[in-house]
Amino acid sequence: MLSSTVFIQPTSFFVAKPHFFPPKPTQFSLPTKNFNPSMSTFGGFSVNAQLSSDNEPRTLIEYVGKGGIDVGDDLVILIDHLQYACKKIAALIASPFNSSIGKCVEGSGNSSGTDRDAPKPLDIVSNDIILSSLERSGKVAVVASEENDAPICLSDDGPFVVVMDPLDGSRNIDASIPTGTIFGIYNRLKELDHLPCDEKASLNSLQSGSNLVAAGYVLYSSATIFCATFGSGVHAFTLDRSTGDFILTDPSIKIPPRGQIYSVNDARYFDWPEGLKQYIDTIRQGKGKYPKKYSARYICSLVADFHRTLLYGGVAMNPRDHLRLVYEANPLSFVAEQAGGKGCDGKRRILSIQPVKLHQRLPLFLGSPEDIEELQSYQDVQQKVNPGYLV
Ligand SMILES: O=P(O)(O)OC[C@H]1O[C@](O)(COP(=O)(O)O)[C@@H](O)[C@@H]1O
Repeated sequence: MLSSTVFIQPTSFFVAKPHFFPPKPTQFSLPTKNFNPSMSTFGGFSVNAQLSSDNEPRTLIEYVGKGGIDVGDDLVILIDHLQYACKKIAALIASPFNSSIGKCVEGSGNSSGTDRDAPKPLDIVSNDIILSSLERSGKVAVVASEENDAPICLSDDGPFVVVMDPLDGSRNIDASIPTGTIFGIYNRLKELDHLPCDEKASLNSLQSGSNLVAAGYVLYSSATIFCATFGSGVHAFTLDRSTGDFILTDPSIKIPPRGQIYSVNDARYFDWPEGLKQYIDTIRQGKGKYPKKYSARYICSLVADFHRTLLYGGVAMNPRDHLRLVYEANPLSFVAEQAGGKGCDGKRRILSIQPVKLHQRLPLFLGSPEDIEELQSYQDVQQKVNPGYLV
């Protein structure tokens, strides 16, 4: 059973339809005559898509299924349900009625409160959308979410355990700034099957990040991008809104070994330790190992800041104890490593840290290997002062 209840008032504008199984991915057939396989035109715009040999773009589900990297039927079904849920979230975020949907959630926090970490309505709606999709998949034994105090048992024999932050960065929603879903997938630990539900749910979701079998994120921005690793590289799929398919657009992403961008909330500069101040001052002036002045970019939305870092290189960080190990740091570190990058807490490799609590927080540094190594050489980079910032 799901632990939180969401009341969405049906309006004449938005009627949530139940689904029993995600629709089969639609094939997007391209014209075969006079067709340049790397480019098609769409409403007057040029569209690039990754094409298979038969001139069809690869959808996420084709790619993970038998015709592609073949992650196994159970995981394909899980991913199919997850992508379906994320498409619903993408539609909800882009809807002109998202704020009224949010107001229909009973008992949720709201942005006028003083606790900036209180869940926002769309976080809770997104959580419920993903939870019910995962439950319908029949493939998930346990889900641990940022929005639930404790992990939830969905089935006894589902082969997988899912950890997730259903909608990160949601305080940006009213300004239409990018947000994202983060997820990690583990195998269910069968040796714990005899334990009571809450005990096995907890232990299953506190697995070391090095056990992840898949992880990724969905970025809700000018495009909706499903970016994931199944343990053999990182691949990004862009939502084609005309067919509803995620199309492979960035196969085998490799993070540049060195970037020229740092991403941090540097209004906190005066709360930083000396090592971090020195590191940032050095790279800003182009006096680090890479003799160029760095630029700053900070969206304050983890998925968006990470996605840019993955593509352009550099380092994205939050040096205070703020981000969560289990469902933020571990999945994104797995993606970073699979793309040739690194994820650390300033001292230790993230994937080597044994989680002890579901909502455990820690400093997080993700990015290009050379940038992360240089940052770590300053040693004193973890912000110990954490006064609780209001914005
Ligand atoms: O306030 P800071 O330290 O800049 O933290 C910003 C970070 O917090 C987040 O908003 C997540 O925080 P919440 O879990 O409280 O939403 C990230 O998206 C973002 O990277």
